Amino acid sequence: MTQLVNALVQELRERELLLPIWGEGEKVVLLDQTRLPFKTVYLEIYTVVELCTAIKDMTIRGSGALGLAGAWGAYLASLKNDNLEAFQRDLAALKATRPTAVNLAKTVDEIGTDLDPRQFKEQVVQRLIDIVHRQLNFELALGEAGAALIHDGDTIMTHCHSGALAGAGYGGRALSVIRRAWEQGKKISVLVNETRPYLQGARITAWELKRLGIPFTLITDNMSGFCLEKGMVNLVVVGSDRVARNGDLANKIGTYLHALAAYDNNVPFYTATSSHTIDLNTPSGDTIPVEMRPAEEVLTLAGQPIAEPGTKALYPAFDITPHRLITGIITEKGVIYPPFEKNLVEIFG
Ligand SMILES: CSC[C@H]1O[C@H](OP(=O)(O)O)[C@H](O)[C@@H]1O
Repeated sequence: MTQLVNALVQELRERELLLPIWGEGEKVVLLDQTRLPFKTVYLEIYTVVELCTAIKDMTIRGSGALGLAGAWGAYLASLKNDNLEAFQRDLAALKATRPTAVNLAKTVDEIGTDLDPRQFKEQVVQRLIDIVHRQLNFELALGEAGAALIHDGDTIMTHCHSGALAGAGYGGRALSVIRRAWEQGKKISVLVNETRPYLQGARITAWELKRLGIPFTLITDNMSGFCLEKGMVNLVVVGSDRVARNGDLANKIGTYLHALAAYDNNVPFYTATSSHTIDLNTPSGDTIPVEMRPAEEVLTLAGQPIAEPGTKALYPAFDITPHRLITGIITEKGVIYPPFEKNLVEIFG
């Protein structure tokens, strides 16, 4: 089994991808996203318990990468467990780590359902290989679909980090669109929201765009309204953690505010997603669980306190953008326009 996994990773390496996670023999390796952009640190993960901790600590994060973490976690679990019940317990632990992005749960369910107790190890590896290929193909296809929305000279606003390290290694969701437009020769630039408190934008989106040679400017999250009002933005493209049946979007905290300002200034607002993040079983955004993270992550910046000792803080890690504020949903099957529920069910149902 490990030979098949090593062959998969070798193939990925030859495609010059920026991988957030991969298997190596009997272990899984993560690029530690909490250390970027100043240090490139790789973590070796040998157990599902260690992987669950890494997911909870956001050492690996980003809905697409979380989906792959579920798949690689299932691989680890299949190495460590010889019976299906113990294997399923490990999968349940993975699924419980972060609730908002639907990808982790979907992948765990996909890999862990209808397994044959006598050959589940082989089945897991084959499903892992299929999922990695599928997620990568999604990024290439949604990138192509979304790039058609971008014109020469455009400035695109992003939020959080929705790039290769949040996905399968090409460009995740939003950066797959931007990377493809750049590859097509369009002279674009990106306005990057820093995305407090984890700073996905300042630390990871900026790092990825620099590697791609794409011009960008960093702003703090509270500057987006100014930029949108002053006509500095041609379109907004954000990632996605879950798209509900009616088109409501769960994405990084702050997305809703950018969508309101874009709507108020008639700037098109798109989310880049894939069928793996569209959840037709969730009727609307108000039924999507929003992860509440430790207040400590708001009260510190790079480990240094930034508030009066004893200050209380609140950290909803996501918000819900109502579909009425969304111009279109970029997917591997093209750009979906309103009426979202009708079109999402028709195309992905
Ligand atoms: C490929 S879209 C990634 C998506 O996930 C991020 O959340 P987190 O960093 O907390 O995992 C953010 O919502 C991005 O849009």
